Amino acid sequence: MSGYIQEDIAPEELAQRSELASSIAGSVRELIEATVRTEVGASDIAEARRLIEAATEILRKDQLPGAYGIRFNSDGSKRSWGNAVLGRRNPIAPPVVLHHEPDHTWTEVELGPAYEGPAGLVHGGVLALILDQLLGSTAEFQGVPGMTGTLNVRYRRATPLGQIRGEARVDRVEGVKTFVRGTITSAGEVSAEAEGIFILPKWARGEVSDVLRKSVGEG
Ligand SMILES: CCCCC/C=C\C/C=C\C/C=C\C/C=C\CCCC(=O)SCCNC(=O)CCNC(=O)[C@H](O)C(C)(C)COP(=O)(O)OP(=O)(O)OC[C@H]1O[C@@H](n2cnc3c(N)ncnc32)[C@H](O)[C@@H]1OP(=O)(O)O
Repeated sequence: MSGYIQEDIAPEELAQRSELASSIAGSVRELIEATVRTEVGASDIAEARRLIEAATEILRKDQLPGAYGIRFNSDGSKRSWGNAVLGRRNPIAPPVVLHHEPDHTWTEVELGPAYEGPAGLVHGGVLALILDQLLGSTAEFQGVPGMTGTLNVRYRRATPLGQIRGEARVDRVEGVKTFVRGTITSAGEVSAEAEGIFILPKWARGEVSDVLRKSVGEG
């Protein structure tokens, strides 16, 4: 399946590229938040647009032909830098950093004004997005990796913008299917619960080497 790329990068070079990716994405993330909250007038908007367009032109000088894909070093470490939830190069991503414990996976992340749905509250689709990745990565690290087949989310109470905690664990593995459960907690209370079924697709069965299955970390 295209998009899964073997690309060996030496550790020092990788650390440098990783730092560059996080730094530019962080700046753009700040720009997004500033855009949501700005109250400046037409002339400041025009000036800001001019500078943003100039920055875009610099970044366009050297571009990948398409999406980033998922890249592996031969030691099994993995880079999902374009990922909409985790991607260190992606300013749309909060970004979520996952911590894989032996029996569960967790994350704590700050969701600011760019993730608003109802006034002052996190958009339900954003919570579903985070739960999809959290549960999917839990399946990948503690069960069998797979595409999301089914994701059910129950929103129990509103989730205010700000710090949230996500936690997930594998419920069971049945052949190519991994059943995972997870929660979003906000201010000490569970605000959303999810159950997901992650399925190793036909195209990946028998082809996925152990090193890819158990690849370490987002990179
Ligand atoms: C170098 C290669 C590395 C490959 C790694 C492998 C997987 C790659 C994927 C991701 C891994 C990594 C981590 C990230 C994880 C999550 C983050 C984000 C996830 C997403 O953002 S992902 C995008 C949204 N997602 C889709 O875009 C899926 C579109 N869809 C399909 O790609 C197929 O539809 C698929 C694969 C779902 C099934 O297709 P299939 O042909 O492989 O499966 P098949 O028919 O053989 O069924 C086998 C058993 O699953 C049951 N079953 C079938 N479909 C079901 C469903 N929907 N719900 C519940 N159960 C289902 C059957 O009933 C049978 O059950 P039983 O065996 O008990 O009879």
